[in-house]
Amino acid sequence: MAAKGGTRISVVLPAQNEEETVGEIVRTIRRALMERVPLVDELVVIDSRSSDDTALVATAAGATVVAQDDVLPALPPLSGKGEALWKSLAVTTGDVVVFVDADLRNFSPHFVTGLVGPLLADPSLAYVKACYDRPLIEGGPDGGPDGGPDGDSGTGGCASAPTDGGRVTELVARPLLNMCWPELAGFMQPLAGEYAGRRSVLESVPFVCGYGVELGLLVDLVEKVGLDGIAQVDLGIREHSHQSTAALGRMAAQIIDTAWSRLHRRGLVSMDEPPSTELVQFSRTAGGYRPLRYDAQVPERPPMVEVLRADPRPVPSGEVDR
Ligand SMILES: O=c1ccn([C@@H]2O[C@H](COP(=O)(O)OP(=O)(O)O)[C@@H](O)[C@H]2O)c(=O)[nH]1
Ligand SMILES: O=C(O)[C@@H](COP(=O)(O)O)O[C@H]1O[C@H](CO)[C@@H](O)[C@H](O)[C@H]1O
Repeated sequence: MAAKGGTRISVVLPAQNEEETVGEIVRTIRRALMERVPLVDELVVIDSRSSDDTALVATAAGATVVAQDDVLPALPPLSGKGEALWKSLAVTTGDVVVFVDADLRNFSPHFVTGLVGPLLADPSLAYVKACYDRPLIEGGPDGGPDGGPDGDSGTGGCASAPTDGGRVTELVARPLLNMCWPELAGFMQPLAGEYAGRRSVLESVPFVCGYGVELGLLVDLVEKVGLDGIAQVDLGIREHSHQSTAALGRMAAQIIDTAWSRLHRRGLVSMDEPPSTELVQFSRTAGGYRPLRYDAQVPERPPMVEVLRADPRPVPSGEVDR
């Protein structure tokens, strides 16, 4: 706690339909890191257009809940995880902001303390990424891999090898980063959903609105603060709810779109022939297959500092402790 000093710490959980898990994560943070040890000053759940009781459960557990579309209402609302994370910057006050997914099934306080510690101990650090083993918990609540809403066949409810999870990391993000940003090859979990940063730095970079947010932040931040400004911390094992393979295919498309935009900014690819932004997947029908078309292009938000300069920190009425 001595290292905390006067540093304010905000923990943000982006949550879309996480009523099953968000409550336990919030209660654990409140009990261990706000009541027993006053390390965390602010705990905010960004309700990202949930259709379940996420907001109710998170509020009852003790979080400040802010609806994503209530933040910066003068701006056209956008969707996606990155939108939720970007908007959290406008409704939190911490000098350090910690992001934790709301679907973790083995959350423990060390997910927060492990990320905050390096930032409190080393002022030269700007950003800390988690790394961990990622077992694939099959047959989870949303059916787990291939058992999700896309109706693929689900499988039994047991964990697989410790590194079978992180499918988009292993099949898309890691090869992409090794080929195009070899200086980032040392990050074991580049798409990890748990990370922390100094507000001053987080507010100075754009946020990709969808699932490209982690890759976009990593690439943009290493350019801004250098590799020495970013650390990674081993948090052991991370278990979370899994999406279907088709859903991860759509996630992968957003990540590839994000990588392409960064390669273009670095002049490594030309936009004379921009890539298509349509992803076609297929669904089995009685008579064969039906094409399902998705827009894989993800918009991004500008650095929050530019927006707040124009519109000082707007707070939804009475929803966030100042
Ligand atoms: O539009 C969205 C999509 C996801 N999420 C949250 O972002 C975190 C990671 O998303 P998800 O679990 O879908 O990704 P995965 O971990 O399966 O890759 C979870 O807490 C989601 O509830 C969100 O707030 N808004
Ligand atoms: O790392 C990955 O491959 C994906 C999917 O993980 P699983 O195969 O379901 O364990 O999960 C991550 O990717 C998302 C996109 O960056 C992040 O937003 C999630 O927080 C993270 O869990």
